[in-house]
Amino acid sequence: MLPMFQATCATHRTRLVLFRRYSSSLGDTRWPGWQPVIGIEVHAQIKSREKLFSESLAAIDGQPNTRVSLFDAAFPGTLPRLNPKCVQLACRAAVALSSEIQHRSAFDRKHYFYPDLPSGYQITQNYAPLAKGGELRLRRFDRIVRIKQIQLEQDTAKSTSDPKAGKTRIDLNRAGTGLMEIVSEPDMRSPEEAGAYVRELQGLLRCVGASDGNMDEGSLRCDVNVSVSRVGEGFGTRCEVKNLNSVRFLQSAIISEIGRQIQLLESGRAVPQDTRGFDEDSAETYKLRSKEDAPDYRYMPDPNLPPLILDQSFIAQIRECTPALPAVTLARLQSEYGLTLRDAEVLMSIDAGSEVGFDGEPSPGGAVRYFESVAHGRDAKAAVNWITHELLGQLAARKESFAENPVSAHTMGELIDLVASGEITSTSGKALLRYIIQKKTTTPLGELLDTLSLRALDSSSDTLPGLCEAAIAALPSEADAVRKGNERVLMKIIGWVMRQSGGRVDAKKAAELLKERLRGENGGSAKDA
Ligand SMILES: Nc1ncnc2c1ncn2[C@@H]1O[C@H](COP(=O)(O)OP(=O)(O)OP(=O)(O)O)[C@@H](O)[C@H]1O
Ligand SMILES: [Mg+2]
Ligand SMILES: [Mg+2]
Repeated sequence: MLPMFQATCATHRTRLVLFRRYSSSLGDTRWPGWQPVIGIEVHAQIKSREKLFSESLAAIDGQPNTRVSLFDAAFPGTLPRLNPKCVQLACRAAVALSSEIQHRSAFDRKHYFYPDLPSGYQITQNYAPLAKGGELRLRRFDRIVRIKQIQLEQDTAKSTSDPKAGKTRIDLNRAGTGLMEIVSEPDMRSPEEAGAYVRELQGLLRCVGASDGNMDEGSLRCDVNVSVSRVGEGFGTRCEVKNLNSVRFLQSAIISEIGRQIQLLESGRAVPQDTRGFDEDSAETYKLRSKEDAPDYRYMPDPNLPPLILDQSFIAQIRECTPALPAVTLARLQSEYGLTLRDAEVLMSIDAGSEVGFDGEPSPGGAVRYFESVAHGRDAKAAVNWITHELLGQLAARKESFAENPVSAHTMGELIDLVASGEITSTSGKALLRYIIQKKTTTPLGELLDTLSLRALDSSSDTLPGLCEAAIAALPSEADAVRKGNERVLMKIIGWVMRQSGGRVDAKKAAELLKERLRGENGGSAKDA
């Protein structure tokens, strides 16, 4: 393996940060002259209470083998009954991806013999999938990834091997849970684009309520197909890396595959079409099987399930009840409120869960609604700053989530108004916010200002000049430095004034006054000299 492709876990972050440096007009400087091609198959668990073809609960937690119907356990004579909720939710995902829901789709059996599949086959949609076509835009890469198809299928059971005891344990709780397989066209060209695709898709599925999309809990899993070819030539042979359960590992697996395949081709060998696994410790892929050993799945239409016929009125209804997509909300936040893309993304990512990053999975929820209510009739920039910097920052410092926020949108708005009108300084505003979060109080702000003595000191009174004089007297050497033109030391004197006033003076006014005093004295002393 070439050293440049050795992707250890510790370097993932650096790789992402450095990506911009890798892209140049000549392509990717990590593999000059080569063009990677990537297509992804995403398996997302459908967020339905019940399984795809049985009435048992789809929740995958709980004691092993407690959520199992006779059908899930493949008892002879049991029959599948399609859960309409799974169809609805998968259709929502299709709408979100602009994929065309098919009037007629059908179910097939894919046979393989493995302990995690009690019936010896998985019901899937091989010949006539639920939806065809569609696209997902990767905003940060100016790339559109086409969707090939979306199909419904059953999840398998979970097997855990204990080699020492020579045993494999089977938990049928997951068996039969509804999955959507979302297959992309081979349209991605870098590991970073592949990561962005999965994150965008995750955000979208969460947004329309079709899937939890949690990779760490296994409700979203990826198979990634990678090939490389020399720039300008046709696509190379793909290898498929199975079952990646984090974006980090996905990117790492792609980097490892690109390196391995380039090395094979540069040494004059061909890339065999393998199915591969990913070793998280070495961050390298390894061979599971070659094309020759690929199982013959003996696909056949499932005789127990009629074709799924969806009429236009059903499809129209799905369109109507699919919530606004992240991209639409993002565009609205920018156009209606003048937010920057960055601010809008931060806001949308607030309650989207643990895998959220600024380039990640927007999930417009409570935080967007909260912002809109705070920003109503106010400066939107101020509202977003107070929410994303102060409110979130203070909650995070207390290890609390946005869901636990005790500050109502009304109170947040009032607080912003108090600062904007100069009734309190922004320092006092922050202190007030801290107090409300700490005490979870609903006392009116006016009362709190008095109790906490937070009202701004009147700049026109003698207080501010008095405090400035006192500061100059208390910090003579700093005052001297400012007189000699060292402006940075001024901050220290302003800090003194702010502390003495308990943060109640306007820092700008204090700076102006201090400069006036010190510059005036400076002028005087120059004359004297
Ligand atoms: N030359 C290529 N390089 C990289 N990816 C490719 C290439 N050709 C096809 N792909 C991608 O491979 C994936 C193929 O997935 P698909 O579900 O159609 O078939 P499969 O992998 O053969 O079947 P299975 O679902 O049983 O794994 C798609 O995401 C497609 O974009
Ligand atoms: Mg597939
Ligand atoms: Mg595949």
